[in-house]
Amino acid sequence: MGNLTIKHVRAFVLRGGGADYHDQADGHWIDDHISTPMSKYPEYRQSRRSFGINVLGTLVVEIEASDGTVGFAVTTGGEPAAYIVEKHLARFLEGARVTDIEKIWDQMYQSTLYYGRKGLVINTISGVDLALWDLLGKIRQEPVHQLLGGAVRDELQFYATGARPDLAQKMGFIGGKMPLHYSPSEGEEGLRKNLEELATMRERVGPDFWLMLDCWMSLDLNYATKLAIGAHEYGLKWIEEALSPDDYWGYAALRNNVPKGMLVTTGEHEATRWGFRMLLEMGCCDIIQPDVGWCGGLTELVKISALADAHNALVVPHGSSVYSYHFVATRHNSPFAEFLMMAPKADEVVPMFHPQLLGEPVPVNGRMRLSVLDKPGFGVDLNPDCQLHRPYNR
Ligand SMILES: C[C@H](O)[C@H](O)CC(=O)C(=O)O
Ligand SMILES: [Mg+2]
Repeated sequence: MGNLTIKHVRAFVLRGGGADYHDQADGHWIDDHISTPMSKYPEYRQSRRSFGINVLGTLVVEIEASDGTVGFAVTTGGEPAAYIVEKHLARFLEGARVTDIEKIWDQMYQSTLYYGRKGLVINTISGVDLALWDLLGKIRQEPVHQLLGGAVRDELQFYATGARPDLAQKMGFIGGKMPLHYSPSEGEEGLRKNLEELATMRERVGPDFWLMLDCWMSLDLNYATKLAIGAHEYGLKWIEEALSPDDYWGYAALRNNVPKGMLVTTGEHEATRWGFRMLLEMGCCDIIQPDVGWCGGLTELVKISALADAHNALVVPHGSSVYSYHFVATRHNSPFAEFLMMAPKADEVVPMFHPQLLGEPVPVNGRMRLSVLDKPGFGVDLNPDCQLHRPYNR
């Protein structure tokens, strides 16, 4: 095993849901008048697809070892990410040992620093990194959570993100995170409607069920503060991603401004240990939410998580399906996980990366037994019914 090398790296693109989970058809809750940084332009207010949230699509990275074993991973990135994999990153993999994960990560990161650091390039590096972990797990016939040092619990518990926390409660989830619908551009009336929606939901779910608001980078400090203060009487557990990911100073101020007991969370659009160091050292939030497909992959998430632990912050990864589940199982400071409700009306549990993966586990009664993750690698296969396209075949 120690001598196995990487023979070939291939990058494909896929459309329709899956890792690019915003790439959904009309009528989906995830694209229904959600507050965004683009909401100040009325023509881009109703739909996130209207401003191009789904332009990238899914990147699929396949890595084949010298014994023919293939590992793969999916993330957001599509064609530009496929270009970066094939034209730039593949050189650091092909010929390297399958166990050279740390060195390959460093080479991918350092060699792209001049045009990378965050965003698309780090999504791409994350996809390659996850495929390497999947490959190693498949070669060793071990689940990734074991490669990471082993699980610290036998079961994961989940909160649900979607438009219907009341239905999520009936499905056994521990809480529900709703999208914020009205943006600051929709003024006092929008703020009132946001609070009314929360009040209605609180009435439906009773006093104890967690309710959270996801603001998707769309607020300013003043609006976020007013929202948090107004939401306190409805027991809002946390206010998520209220501000631009670049506004570390705003987050630090917001954390001071929110009512006692309310948590500030962010980080799904942050990347690498250096980005999270800013959030942690500046006291920006109580929970960090790295997306393992966007923050630098598993190799980087392990480092981010250790840093968070030393700052007494929880790590509750954003989305990412199996790639998160294997990680969350192994960390004491990740006590629960997110499940994104991808059913158009958020009224049933469907696999988060549906239809792109086969064997993708879902929570049952808001929980997932560790045993369902006990398969080699990340334990999933690509769905052969999904049309893969390889735009930069070398
Ligand atoms: C619901 C949010 O706007 C976004 O689509 C997902 C997200 O930020 C989250 O799951 O967290
Ligand atoms: Mg979010």
